[in-house]
Amino acid sequence: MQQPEGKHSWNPLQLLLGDFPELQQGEVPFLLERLRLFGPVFKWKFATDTVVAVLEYDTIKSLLQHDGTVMSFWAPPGLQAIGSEAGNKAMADPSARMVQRKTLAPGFSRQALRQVLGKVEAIAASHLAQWAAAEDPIDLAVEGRQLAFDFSTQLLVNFDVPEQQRAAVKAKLDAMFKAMMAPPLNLPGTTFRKGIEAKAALLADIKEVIRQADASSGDGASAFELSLKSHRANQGGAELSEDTIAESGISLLLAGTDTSGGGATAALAMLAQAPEVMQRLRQEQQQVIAQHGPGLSLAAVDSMTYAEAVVKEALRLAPPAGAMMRRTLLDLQIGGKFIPAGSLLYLSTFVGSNFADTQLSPSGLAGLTQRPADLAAAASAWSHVDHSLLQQQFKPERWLKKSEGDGASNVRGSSGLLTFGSGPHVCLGMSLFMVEAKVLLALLAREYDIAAVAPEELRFEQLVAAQLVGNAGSVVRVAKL
Ligand code: HEM
Repeated sequence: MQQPEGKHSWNPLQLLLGDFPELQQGEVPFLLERLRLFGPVFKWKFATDTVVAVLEYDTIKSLLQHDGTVMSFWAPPGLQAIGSEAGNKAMADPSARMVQRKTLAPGFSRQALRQVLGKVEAIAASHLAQWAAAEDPIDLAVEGRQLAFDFSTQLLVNFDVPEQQRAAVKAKLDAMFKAMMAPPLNLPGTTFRKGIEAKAALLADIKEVIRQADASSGDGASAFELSLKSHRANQGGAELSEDTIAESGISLLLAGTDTSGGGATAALAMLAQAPEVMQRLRQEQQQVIAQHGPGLSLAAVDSMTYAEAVVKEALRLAPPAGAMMRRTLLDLQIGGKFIPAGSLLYLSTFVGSNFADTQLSPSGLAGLTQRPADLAAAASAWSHVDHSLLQQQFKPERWLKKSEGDGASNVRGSSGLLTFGSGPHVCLGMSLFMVEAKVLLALLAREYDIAAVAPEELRFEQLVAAQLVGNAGSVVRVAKL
C-alpha cells in the first residue's frame, strides 16, 4: 500500500529557538498547500520528528473514537521533560491515562459545576465591571487571559492569589507553558531552563495551598480538591506525596488556563463586531429570566442554547488548540495510506472543523481537493481569520438544531465541534469552560454592550493555536447599558 507523501525543510537554528519554520507562513496556507499536493494525509517535519498530518474531519473523528487502542497520546519533548512522572506515564501508557482521567473526573461532574457556579458568576461579574469602568478601551488579548487566570486559579485549585502576587504567579505559568513547546535544553538562560525554574517555584506555591486546604474544614469545592478526594479514595487511603498532588494541580492549571483564555477572547472579540448576535443573546436572556428568574442556576445556564452556539462558533473559527498529536500503536491504513505502528500523527482539528463546513464547500474538504482553484482561494482567505471572514463565517445558528437555526446550514450536527477533541479523551474541562463562557456572555448581554474600536483590524492568526493579534484589532470598549 502507498506510503504518505510529503516533503519538508527545516532550519536547525530555528528549531533550537523553538520555532517551526514552515508554520511561520501561516498554518492554513501551509497545510492546504500540502493538501493540494499530496491529499489529506501527508508527511511533514515537526521539530526533529517526521509527522503524518491528517486533515479530514471524518477521519480525525473516527481515529479519536479509538484513542488509547489504535494510538496513544504524544507530547513534544519539552512537555515530556517538564511534565511530572505520573503525567509522563499516563502519556505513554493508555491504561494509565484512562485511570488518570477517571481520578480527575469528579472534579468536573455536574455536582462540581453546581458548587463552583457562584464563584464563576462573581469572577465574570468583577471582570466585566472592571472593563466597563476602564477609561481607555481594553485589550481583549490581555483581558481574556487575565479572566482565565482567575477562573483557573480559583476554580481549579482554589488558589486565591493576592492581587500583588498575580503577575508573578502568572509569569511562572507562562514560563512553564513556553518551556513545554521549546527544545528541552537545560542550559542557563534557555526558555526550557526558565520553565523548569518557574515550575519549582509554582510547585512550592501550590503545596502551600494544599497545606492550607488540609488545615481547613476540607470541604473546598475546586476541581482539584474533588479530584484529590477521589485520588485518595482510589489509593485505598494510602498517602500521596505532596509532590504528586501539587504536580496534578499544575497540570490542571496548564490544561485549563491558556485554552480558556483563548476561548473567552475569541468569543468576546467576535461579539464585539456582531451587534446582531448580541441582540439575539439579549433576547435569549430575557427568555431565560422569564423562565428561571434572574439567578444563574445550572438549569438556567443549560437552557442558554444560543449562548452555547456563540461559544462553539467562536471556538470553531479561532480554536485555542488547533491540533492534537498521537503515536500510532498499530499498523494503520489512513485515507488509503499505510502508516506503520510508532508513527506520529498530527490531527488538525482546525482544518477538519472549518473545512467540513458545507457552506464553504458542498462536500467539505473532499469537494475542495477536487477544485484546486477553490483550495487556493480558501488557503488565502483563511491564512488569518479577519473581520471580513468573520462577517461571512461567524454564524452561531449553524450549531442550533435545524428548527432553531432559521434554516442555516448545520456543521455535521451540533456535536461536530472538534476543538475540545472527541472520543474517550475529549477535554475533561469542556463543561466547565462552557459554563464559564455562558455565564460571561449572559452577564454581558444582560448588563453591558461591547464594540470593537476598529473592527476591520480584528484578526486571528492560526499558528497551531489561534491568537488574536493586532493592537487596534484587539481593542474593544465595554459599556454599561
Ligand atoms: C476553550 C477551552 C478549552 C479547550 C479548547 C480545550 C481543548 C482540549 C483538547 C483539544 C483536549 C484533547 C487533547 C488531546 O487529547 O490531545 C483537551 C483535553 C483536556 N482538557 Fe481541555 N480545553 C479547554 C479547557 C479546559 C479546562 C478549563 C480544563 C480544566 C482543567 C481542561 C482540562 C483538560 C484535561 C484534564 C484534558 C485531558 C483529558 C484526557 O486526557 O482524558 N481543558 N482539552
